[in-house]
Amino acid sequence: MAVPQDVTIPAGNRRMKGVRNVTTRTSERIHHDIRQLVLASSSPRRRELVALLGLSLPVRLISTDVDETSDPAWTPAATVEQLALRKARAAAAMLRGEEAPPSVIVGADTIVVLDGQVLGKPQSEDEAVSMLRRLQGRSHDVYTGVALIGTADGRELVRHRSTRVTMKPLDDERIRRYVRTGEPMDKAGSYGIQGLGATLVERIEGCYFNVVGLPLPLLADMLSEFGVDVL
Ligand SMILES: Cc1cn([C@H]2C[C@H](O)[C@@H](COP(=O)(O)OP(=O)(O)OP(=O)(O)O)O2)c(=O)[nH]c1=O
Repeated sequence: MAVPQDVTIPAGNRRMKGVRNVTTRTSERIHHDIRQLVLASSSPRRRELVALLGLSLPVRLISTDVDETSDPAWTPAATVEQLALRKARAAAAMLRGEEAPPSVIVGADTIVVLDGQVLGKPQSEDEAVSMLRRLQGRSHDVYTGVALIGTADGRELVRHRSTRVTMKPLDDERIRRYVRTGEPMDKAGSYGIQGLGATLVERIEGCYFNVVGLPLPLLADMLSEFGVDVL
């Protein structure tokens, strides 16, 4: 999938999908037409997934550098929702300083959960190997939180999805060969289901896109609540 690397993905001349006029429902909630989608992410996967929606809106990318520490008392669902919101709020704060058109900001966060323990991105190849040793031959859950913020009225919407992934039994030699490819290093749980990691997976139950970092069916529903229709 070729996705432009520059800051704004132009709308192009694709089939007009996207913005619907939303009528004001209550006196305190005023909906403005959304003119741009801001993806608060530096993840190339999320960029590609948003591009798949083929929106008529311009898509702007903002890399946020938020503190990704979470409270151990939070559930996995609360963790990904809070972190997604943190990313979207950081982008909202950056936009406040400029005259940006009315935008919907999208933030997301993905974690892998095994036996109630969160596995984030590995800090080293050794950590990637030990994560994969734990994951092999078993099922785990991948959680992704998605947060939307409307810049015109500050409205926030946060949801999550979880997907169960079962990995094949893997011996150490195979795990090490996989880690040497470098693919696991920037991914929660030390694998990428969209790459060579696909060959390590026996089955999934739930949304595939959720595992890759952005559940498109959920995102489409959430965007629709902001007056942006994908189809
Ligand atoms: C399990 C799994 C995770 N991942 C990725 C999705 C996320 O990008 C990453 C988890 O890290 P995140 O912190 O969710 O995201 P990020 O740091 O890559 O990007 P940003 O915060 O700027 O939006 O792991 C895959 O690409 N494939 C997989 O199969």
